[in-house]
This record gives sequence, structure tokens and C-alpha cells, in this order.
Amino acid sequence: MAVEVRNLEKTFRMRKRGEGLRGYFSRSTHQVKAVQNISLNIDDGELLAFIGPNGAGKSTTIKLITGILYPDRGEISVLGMDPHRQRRELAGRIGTVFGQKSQLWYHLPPLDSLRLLGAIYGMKRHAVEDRIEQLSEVLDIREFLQQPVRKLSLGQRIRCEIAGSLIHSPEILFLDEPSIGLDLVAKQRLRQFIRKINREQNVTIFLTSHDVGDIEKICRRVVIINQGNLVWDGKTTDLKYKLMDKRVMSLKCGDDVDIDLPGVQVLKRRNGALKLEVQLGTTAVKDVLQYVMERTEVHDVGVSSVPMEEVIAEIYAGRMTQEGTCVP
Ligand SMILES: Nc1ncnc2c1ncn2[C@@H]1O[C@H](COP(=O)(O)OP(=O)(O)OP(=O)(O)O)[C@@H](O)[C@H]1O
Repeated sequence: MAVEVRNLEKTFRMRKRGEGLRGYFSRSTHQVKAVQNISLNIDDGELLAFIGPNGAGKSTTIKLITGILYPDRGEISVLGMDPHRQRRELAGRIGTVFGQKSQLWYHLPPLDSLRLLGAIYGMKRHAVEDRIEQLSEVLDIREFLQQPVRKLSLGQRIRCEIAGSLIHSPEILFLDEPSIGLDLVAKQRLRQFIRKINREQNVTIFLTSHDVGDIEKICRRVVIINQGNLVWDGKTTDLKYKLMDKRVMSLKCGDDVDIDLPGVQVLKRRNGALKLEVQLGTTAVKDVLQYVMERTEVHDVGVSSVPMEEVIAEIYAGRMTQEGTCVP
């Protein structure tokens, strides 16, 4: 097991500042429950998305798991180690990439940073060179390894950051918002690399991202936290197909048709083209299709689930639970 977390809790206490000089010296405090009773198991080789709205407690959880913070309550085991007590040892077996922070030296070429990082991890020189060679291939960074980091594009820099975090062949990689600020093509490439590292090198990936595409395209499992609580833990496909019992149907018909079916709402209609939202609990997709076909010719049909953004927004708003119950 890569990560085991039981009943994790972390509360921050902060001084309450009132107005004026008296407020400045005030001793009263207020508490922020950043993480509340979180339990989580991550298997070796899993590729997991850990998501939640701003302030949900994602960074605090990562800091607890990587040993940067100490929990108030609960147990954490990462690769069989206590991350806080065995932080040094653990550092040699995990890697981290924080999208907005860099571990590469800005004025040096990535190649120098990679060699330095290898030395910091106590690797032998030839092992570092072999690993750089291997990572250059996987991450496609060879052509700009010798250019100073300040001259690289964001996408090139992030790939070099990932190389830096993988130099010591960690078993778990924590990626915090790695795609932030990247264009569509760079995002796509990054997703391919993450999948490749996971598949070919069996690195367990713990990914946080606000980009739904990152989650949908690469992660098999999604864990959602909100206000410090774990509110969803399951397969990415279930999030989309099982949880939301709605489908969107697009039909190209010979003629315009009036739709009078329970649980079916017309979203758009133009020159025989129809876009419908179907509540599966009330009417099945095949019944809608049959209804339309009885009234006109159908030239084309497409069925899709509700966009993932909507599902996630519903969960963040607390209107949707793990069991798929809608809270009005
Ligand atoms: N060092 C700290 N001292 C006091 N409060 C903190 C500290 N770090 C985090 N918090 C608070 O804990 C809560 C969770 O913060 P955290 O950074 O873990 O959220 P997040 O899910 O990573 O958010 P984001 O998506 O915005 O990065 C927030 O209310 C935040 O203000």
C-alpha cells in the first residue's frame, strides 16, 4: 500500500485581530478546521485525483502526508513509514511538483539542476546520468536541457520540474496543480507524460488540479474533499455516469417534433436538430428515441452524460452526495 490515512485531523489556530492597538495585542484565537476525519487508502501504482474547491484542505492534506505538517489526530503511513518522524527517509522515496513553485535553479540549465538534485539525493554520478538520459526520453526534454530555465516556456519548465522530482526514482509522485497556466497542447502533452510515468514506471500519482480535463482524461479514481471532509471517493467514470442520472441526447431529425414525455426537457431546437435532457429515472433513452422515430425520420443521434464540471459543481455545492442523492 502506497498511502494509508486514518481519521486525519488538522486544525489551525490563529490570533483574532480586532481593530486598533488593543486588537493588535489581542490574545483571543479562532480555529480553522482544515482537515476533519479523513481516511484514505492509495494502492501502489494508482493514479488518483484529489480535488476540492479553494480552501477545502487539499494542500494541508498533502503537507500532512508528506510530513511537512504534523496532524492533531489520526494515523498516516506512507510506504510503511511515518512521514513526520521519517521525513528524511521518505523524501528519498517520494517526489513533489508544485505548479507554482520551482525546484530548478532559474539561471541554470535544467541539466545542471538535475545533476545537483541527483547529488543531493546521494545518487552516484553515472546513475544520475543514466536517469537523466531515461527521463529526457520519457519527458521529451532533451532539446532544451542545456538552456537556462529562465528561457524556457512554462510547458517546457513543468516537464523539467517533473524530471527533477523523478530523478531519484520515487515510488510516489505528488503533483499539485501541474497544469496551471498551460495551453491546451501543453496540457495534453503533460497528461500523456503523467499517464506514461504511471504506466511504464509504475509510479503512484497523487494529483490535485482544478482542471476537470486533467481528472477526466487521466485519473481512474477521484477523491473529493470539501470543508476539510472527504465527500466522494470512487471511480471517475462512476462520477459521471452513475452519479448523475441525466443524459443529453442530440438528434438530427427530418422534421421538427414536439416532445411531450415525462422527465424530458428540450434544451435546443433548430431546423430538425434537437437537444434534449433526459432524466433516466423517469424515461429511458431508448424510449425517447422510439418516440421521436415514430413521428419523424432520425438521421443522426448522440448521447452524452452531463459535463463533468456540472457534476463536480453539484458536489462542491453539497447538493450531491456519494450515494447520488440530490439534496434540494
Ligand atoms: N498555515 C496556515 N495557518 C492558518 N490557516 C491555514 C494555514 N494553511 C491553510 N490554512 C487554512 O486551512 C484551510 C484549508 O487550506 P488549504 O490550503 O489546505 O486548502 P486548498 O484546498 O489547498 O485550497 P486551494 O485550492 O485554494 O489551494 C483554509 O481555510 C486555509 O485558510
